[in-house]
Amino acid sequence: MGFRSLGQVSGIITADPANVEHMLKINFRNYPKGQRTCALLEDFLGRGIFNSDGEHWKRQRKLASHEFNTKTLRNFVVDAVQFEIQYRLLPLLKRAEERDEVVELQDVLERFAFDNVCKVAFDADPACLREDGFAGANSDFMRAFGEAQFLVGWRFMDALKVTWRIKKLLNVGSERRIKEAISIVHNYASDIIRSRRERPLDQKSDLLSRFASCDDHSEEFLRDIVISFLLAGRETTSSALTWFFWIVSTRPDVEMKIVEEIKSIRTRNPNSSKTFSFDELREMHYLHAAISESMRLYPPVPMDTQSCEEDDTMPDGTFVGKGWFVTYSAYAMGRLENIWGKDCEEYKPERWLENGVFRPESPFRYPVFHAGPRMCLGKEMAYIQMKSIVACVFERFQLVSVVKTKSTPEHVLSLTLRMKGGLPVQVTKREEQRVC
Ligand code: HEM
Repeated sequence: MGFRSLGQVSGIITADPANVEHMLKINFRNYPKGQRTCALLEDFLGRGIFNSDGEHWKRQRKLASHEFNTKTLRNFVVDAVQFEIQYRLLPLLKRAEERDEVVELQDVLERFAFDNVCKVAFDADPACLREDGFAGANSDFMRAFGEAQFLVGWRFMDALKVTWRIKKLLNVGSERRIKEAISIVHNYASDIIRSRRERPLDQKSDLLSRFASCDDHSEEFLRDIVISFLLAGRETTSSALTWFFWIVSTRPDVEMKIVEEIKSIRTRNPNSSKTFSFDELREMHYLHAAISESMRLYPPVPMDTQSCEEDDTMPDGTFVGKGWFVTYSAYAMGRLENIWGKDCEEYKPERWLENGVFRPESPFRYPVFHAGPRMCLGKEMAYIQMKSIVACVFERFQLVSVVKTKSTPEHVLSLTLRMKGGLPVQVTKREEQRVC
């Protein structure tokens, strides 16, 4: 399907796996320097991993994937997730259960994700989920980050394409707020970068300290990569889990199977801690399937846009001109009969299992984490976080949505698939639960 800008076709939207494979493997790029999309994001993301291309992107991607996929970092991620669950999330839910209070789950999950990604990215703890709230520079940082992301996103909606530039030039309205927010984010990140450079070698578990130990990276280069990680980890897992908890609340049969799986893993390792180890999480095939199936129907990044480098023809015969945008819709692809069969609208974790073992789908048919050379770098971290949260919460509590309607909640217009009005839930103790 083509779309027009000022009377000319300037892009296409596709949901065809062959087209998606073509565009994500070759000839299409994120945001080449000098293009409009790059300019819209540049003052916030700099030339960070999402907003860069060519040799610059290759260098950042190589460094990030080398450091991000080490065992040390994985253990650091698991520890950070376990801490946040044990000392913040579970106590918060327990309090709500005892006081019979409603919890807005989407907000809780967003605060969890922000704490977690800050810890992993630069070993800082904004403590957004702590009982007494959060204070000082950390809270300014979180607020400023959210505001900058939101307002920069609105630049894309600018019908005239120049209004934001005029406001920026005059330093008024939303552009003035963006400037202030970005300056808070950049100052905070720069202070942390300087302090991480001075850390002793044996304390370099977080991503930034690992990057910073190579002297040849400028402060700006490091800041841009770290901001990309914060952006990537802030709303994605929380979006995925909000829709997951909602859909499972409509399917008690699926919830029971997840609980049975968690129980059987506990029975096999009775002396393990309150949370779950990486190996235990890996054994949770049904839970992995249930989360993947929920993201098929509600992908956290519902649409993604690339731009075409040279005139090209897609496998389905559609012509795409140089510089055109090509958007694939993971949301539409998750609901297509020719990919998922006649029951494509049904929430069915079993479609991912073969003899009880999780069987992955081609990322070009399920581009929820993107595919090809720019595939998401945080996929493993995301599953560790999501599976740990669900397993620990479902082992102790039942979450009942307080909005009693059979229809699907509405979406918010944003880069990620957020739920309008959030997900208010009542927390009750699960029967036969372990001691909390
Ligand atoms: C359910 C959770 C997540 C989903 C669905 C997801 C999805 C995606 C998608 C669709 C992209 C491609 C975006 C684009 O190029 O326009 C992407 C890229 C990326 N993601 Fe994730 N993501 C998730 C969690 C995370 C986490 C937790 C991190 C790390 C903290 C992360 C790090 C990255 C990075 C660094 C890239 C850029 C890769 C590149 O351009 O080379 N993601 N992710």
